[in-house]
Amino acid sequence: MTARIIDGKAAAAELRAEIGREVAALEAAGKPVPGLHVVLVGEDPASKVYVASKEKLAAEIGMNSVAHRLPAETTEAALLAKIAELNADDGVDGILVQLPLPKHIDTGRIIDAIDPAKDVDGLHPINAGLLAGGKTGLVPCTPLGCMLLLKQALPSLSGLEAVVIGRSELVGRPVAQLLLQADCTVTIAHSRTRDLPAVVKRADIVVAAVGRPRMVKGDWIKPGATVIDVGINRMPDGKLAGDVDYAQAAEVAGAITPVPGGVGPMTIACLLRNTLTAYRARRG
Ligand SMILES: NC(=O)C1=CN([C@@H]2O[C@H](COP(=O)(O)OP(=O)(O)OC[C@H]3O[C@@H](n4cnc5c(N)ncnc54)[C@H](OP(=O)(O)O)[C@@H]3O)[C@@H](O)[C@H]2O)C=CC1
Ligand SMILES: Nc1nc(=O)c2c([nH]1)NC[C@@H]1CN(c3ccc(C(=O)N[C@@H](CCC(=O)O)C(=O)O)cc3)C=[N+]21
Repeated sequence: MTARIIDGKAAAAELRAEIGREVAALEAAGKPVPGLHVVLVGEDPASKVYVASKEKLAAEIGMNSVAHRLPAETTEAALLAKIAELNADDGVDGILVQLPLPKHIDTGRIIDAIDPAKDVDGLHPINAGLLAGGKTGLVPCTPLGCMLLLKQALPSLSGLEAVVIGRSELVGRPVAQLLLQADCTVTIAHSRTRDLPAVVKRADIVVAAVGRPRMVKGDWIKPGATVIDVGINRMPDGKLAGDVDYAQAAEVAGAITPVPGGVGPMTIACLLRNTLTAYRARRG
């Protein structure tokens, strides 16, 4: 059997086009367009590429997109002042602070300072708490993207066994909450999980968010399962690899996301969607 490929690139383009039409309708009605502000501290090359891509795609659908590039030696106090300024600016709908931050800055303190109504990354404790309570504020972009791909790949999620590998605040935990809200039976696996292959073998849905290239092998996958590979690992040859051994898993799975072209593009499209959601909640 060869798995169906879940085309995240196409799904993301469709989602962006839909958001673009909504932004155009706002503009036609004489309303302000949503503003997305991305804050980048330092010169991390991967982060620079991501921020440029977010800026370009936001501008493409007619959003007001602004990148704030601050030097690596920016103090925590100066970054907090920047966030206070963006919180107070009515034209700012979404604030995203690109992670990771330089080591001298306490990431938790920065996230806590973002107005939860403008937290388009969905990482503020208020938004994480709402999600854990089965309600929804702003939902983290990558988990939201995973769910949109799953809903496209499967007729119904209700009652399915889902195994999430990874428990980070950015991906593993929130994706597990969303799967639970969709009535899956959810297992969260992590570095202390015993016999991970056997745990994964139970899953109708596997979400891999580990950060270890090609860790999940084909013989861990239940035949016909749907595999969502969140991993983005830069290999020595410069190519990207997921957390799943794609060549092996594609022989066993029913459907699978590729890397690149899977969850990554959906993450950015969902950021734009969250910006529009934040705009509507705050200014109609
Ligand atoms: N496609 C996209 O848009 C995005 C992709 N990513 C990618 O997703 C991956 C995960 O990111 P993130 O969640 O931030 O990573 P983190 O490093 O924060 O978390 C990794 C998780 O994997 C677990 N883990 C590590 N080793 C193993 C192992 N051998 N067996 C089982 N579990 C293990 C860790 O367990 P423990 O908690 O016990 O340490 C941890 O919970 C990365 O490749 C990242 O680049 C991230 C964000 C967006
Ligand atoms: N505050 C914050 N929020 C994030 O959501 C966040 C972050 N910080 N820091 C870094 C990670 C990583 N991340 C990706 C986004 C898009 C692609 C993406 O579009 N990937 C393309 C390929 C891109 C390439 O070729 O390099 C793909 O998978 O097809 C990947 C990874 C968001 N993250």
